[in-house]
Amino acid sequence: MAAGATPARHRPGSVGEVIELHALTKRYGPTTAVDDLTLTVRPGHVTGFLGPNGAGKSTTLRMILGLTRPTGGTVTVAGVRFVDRPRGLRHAGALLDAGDVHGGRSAAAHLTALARGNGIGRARVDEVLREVGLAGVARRRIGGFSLGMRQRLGIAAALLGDPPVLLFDEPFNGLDPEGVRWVRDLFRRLAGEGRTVFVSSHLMSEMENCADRLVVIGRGRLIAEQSLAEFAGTRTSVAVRTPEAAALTAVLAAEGGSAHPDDAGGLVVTGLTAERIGDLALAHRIALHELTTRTASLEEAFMELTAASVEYPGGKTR
Ligand SMILES: Nc1ncnc2c1ncn2[C@@H]1O[C@H](COP(=O)(O)OP(=O)(O)OP(=O)(O)O)[C@@H](O)[C@H]1O
Repeated sequence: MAAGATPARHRPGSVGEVIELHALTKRYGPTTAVDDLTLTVRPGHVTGFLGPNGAGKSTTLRMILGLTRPTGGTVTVAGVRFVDRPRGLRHAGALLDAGDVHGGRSAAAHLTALARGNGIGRARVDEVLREVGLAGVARRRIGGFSLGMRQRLGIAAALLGDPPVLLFDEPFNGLDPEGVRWVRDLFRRLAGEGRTVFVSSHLMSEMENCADRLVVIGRGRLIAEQSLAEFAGTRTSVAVRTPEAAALTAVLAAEGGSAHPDDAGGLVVTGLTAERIGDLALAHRIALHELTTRTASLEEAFMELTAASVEYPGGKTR
């Protein structure tokens, strides 16, 4: 399904809205869904909001929108609490749950109702339907839509008010590869127009070629907040094979490195360069059979970073 191209809009005065979370916390009984989260989401970027299932992403997005009341802390958009300003699709567009629509309605009727409730003209409905590639099925009942089509409809609803702030919760779910590419291009264009684009996902691979900044959370807490380039740059390790693994591990540890056995009988070393490891091995007369610098894929780096906070590792229950 090809999405129609829409020319970039010029939006004087309405772009540049910073989202600021300060010590934001949400507890549901004994569960702390969001735990003392302080971070800033800037305009003009696609910020990926990453974390394993149950990390607290949806709850955070709902608190930004004023749909869920925080237990503690604050969240503001352009310096104002969302609940203190007129709500509506002109201020922030969001895709939270693509399944949360009336299946009996057509796509056009669904968007027209939303437009009417927000003082948005009918012409904009046709515009966003074209933009997300649903113009051809505008009169079909949503009940017969695939998950990918529902995601496109949810994105159309988020775009309806032409807002400066856009939040998307797992927008890639159910999309085919062409759909994924289209969504990435759309997000990049929206950020290029100066909007604030905050996109949650539990898969780092979805954020490649899309997000330029990353916020990573686990069990409701902030794990990392950095640019994609910074994130990628920190993920270097050195693969080492030696017949004297225990002796080398001790030598490297004394120099501030950290060595762990890999599945193939070798060692994975972090914290020291290949050159330094080679020099240390020579100085201690330890033979090396392999010394290779490796840069982990973003996905591997993400898995490593969040391993301690995965709620259901390997499908086990708590
Ligand atoms: N309304 C609620 N009542 C009770 N617990 C909740 C509620 N909403 C969320 N939680 C709990 O809070 C935690 C965070 O959930 P949340 O949906 O925000 O995470 P998430 O990162 O969006 O995960 P997922 O990718 O699985 O949707 C989970 O442990 C969840 O069970």
